[in-house]
Amino acid sequence: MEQRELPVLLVNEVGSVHGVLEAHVEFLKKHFHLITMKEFLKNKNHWSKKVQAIYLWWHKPIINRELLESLPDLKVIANSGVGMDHLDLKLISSFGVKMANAPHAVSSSTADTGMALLLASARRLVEGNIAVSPDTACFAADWLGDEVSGATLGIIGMGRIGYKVAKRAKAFEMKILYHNRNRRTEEEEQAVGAIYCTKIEDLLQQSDFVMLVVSLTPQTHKLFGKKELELMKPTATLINISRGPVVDQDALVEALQTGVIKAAALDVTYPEPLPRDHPLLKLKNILITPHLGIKTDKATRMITEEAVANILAALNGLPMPNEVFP
Ligand SMILES: O=C(O)C(=O)CO
Repeated sequence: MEQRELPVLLVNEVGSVHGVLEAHVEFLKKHFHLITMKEFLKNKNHWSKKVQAIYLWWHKPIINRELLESLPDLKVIANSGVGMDHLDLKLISSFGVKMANAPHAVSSSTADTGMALLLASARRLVEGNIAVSPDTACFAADWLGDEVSGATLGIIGMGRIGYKVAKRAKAFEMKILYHNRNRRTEEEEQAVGAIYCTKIEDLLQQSDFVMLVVSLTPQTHKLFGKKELELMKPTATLINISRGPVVDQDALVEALQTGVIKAAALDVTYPEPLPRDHPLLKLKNILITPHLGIKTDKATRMITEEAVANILAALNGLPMPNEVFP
């Protein structure tokens, strides 16, 4: 039987911090001849005219002009998540290379992470877990937290993930406010009981929990600073599941130190991870997780499946399910 020549897919590594998961390799190899960056660099002359696609597993390899110039047959780059802020889309596109992200795969798990941070922070789960011992005064007033049911959640960014957060918050009997560039339809709003705030200020003044779910763009860089924090209730908690640089971290440190807001729960920071001596790590009224957003077995598998579908479409000249334009 004639051997079908598979298109060459470049990935950074396999099975390490910056590598595609070992569990996905077999699936990828059904569709591609997989090579790692190390193999590519070892035999650059051989591979450079063969690589047709790159699968970026959490920001690696770094896509810069030098790499793009060395890959004349590159047709498509598939990103493992939804956020494309680590890529120079204009540069990539100027090389005639298409790009795709994985918006469907990530939305439920990221929304779950947002809700988990909200609940854990409101009910002090992490503090409780660290403190528990045979001597813990289980009924002490020290353990009072915030009631989630009946509280107001303000969602900033009502895309796919924001909307899924709203669905979850509705099930927790929360009142939901949202602010977004585009208003959702009346049916969509009613389905989750979300009320649109034209002005971000109105949302901030009324919310007990404010969750950031916007993508990082030049418009949202440091969207949340001193002014926004001061508009929040002193009893409110800020939750960030978007990108670290959406928040002015210096302003956040000050707001948490001086009681401008009650607490924060962050799945994203800048840089990631924070250096050991970072002031955010010294605060008691903060919960920080290491960008857990999508990290479930199911979501990561779906991300790889979405990437493969996008790459194959691009290589076959078909419309890509999730093409991203500069
Ligand atoms: O999909 C992304 O870009 C994420 O960061 C999810 O956490």
